[in-house]
Amino acid sequence: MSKKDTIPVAGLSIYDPVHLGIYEDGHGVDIELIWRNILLAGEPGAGKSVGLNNIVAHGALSPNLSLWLFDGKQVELGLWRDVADLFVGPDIEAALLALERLQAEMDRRYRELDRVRRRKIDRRDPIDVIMLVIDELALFSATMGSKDQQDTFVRLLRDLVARGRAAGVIVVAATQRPSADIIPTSLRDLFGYRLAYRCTTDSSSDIILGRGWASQGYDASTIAPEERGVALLLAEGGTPRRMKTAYLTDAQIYSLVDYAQRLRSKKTVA
Ligand SMILES: Nc1ncnc2c1ncn2[C@@H]1O[C@H](COP(=O)(O)OP(=O)(O)OP(=O)(O)O)[C@@H](O)[C@H]1O
Repeated sequence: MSKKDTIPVAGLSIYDPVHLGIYEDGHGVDIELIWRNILLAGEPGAGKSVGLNNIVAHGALSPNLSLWLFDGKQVELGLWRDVADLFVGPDIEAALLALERLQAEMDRRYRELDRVRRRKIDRRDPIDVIMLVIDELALFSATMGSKDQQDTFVRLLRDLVARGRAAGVIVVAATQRPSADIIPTSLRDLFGYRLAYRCTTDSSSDIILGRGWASQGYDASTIAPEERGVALLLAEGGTPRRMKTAYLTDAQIYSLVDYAQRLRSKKTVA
């Protein structure tokens, strides 16, 4: 059998659960990201990028998905650049233009849904789900550019997180600064999934998961520094659960990128 024959014809779908890792009890962590958003936060080196890679991998392998990557650090998501539909590096102006474009597309989709009397897009619709991945949030919202640009970035992002879901816009955001100025409650509460990696204090853990969880024993500051990849996952309406993300090596990521490119070129031909 030639190598070509071993490539399956179909990829994944973003309408199917995304594999993130395993819970403490050994069960798989598979999250439904469609119509939802996810926030990943924790101290530097805790494992956020590794977590992001699992999500981006699923997105890249889903031909019905358009991948928009914002990489303020230009190293983490850079590996996926060849398969991204849009890639923004540490450039606040480019980031703002892209968010404005996405907001206009979201509004266009809502007008269309309204016209056909529907509430949300689903897997039968011939339009791509758009996955917006932002690593590191704080670089765009608090470090680069002027105060005005940062405020505009946060305003646009908040609107996309608040309204994007039904229009098929998924926001995946990561930050190593779990502080109230970077993750205000009003933004945090819009994320249906929150993944808290190791933090230095119980109050930073609460900033990610929500007020009161640390005092109930769900405190990401109790994760030991050497437990990289371990995090508390809170899914809408549930209780945080301790998990460990799956790990993809750089070599595995590059082969996934090659494979995803082949799947996506089929999409263009089709
Ligand atoms: N699930 C995991 N399994 C095994 N090792 C892991 C896992 N997650 C993270 N690590 C290890 O921890 C290192 C740091 O992880 P990662 O780069 O994802 O951290 P980060 O939170 O994104 O850091 P930063 O905020 O500085 O970007 C990885 O290079 C890897 O060696």
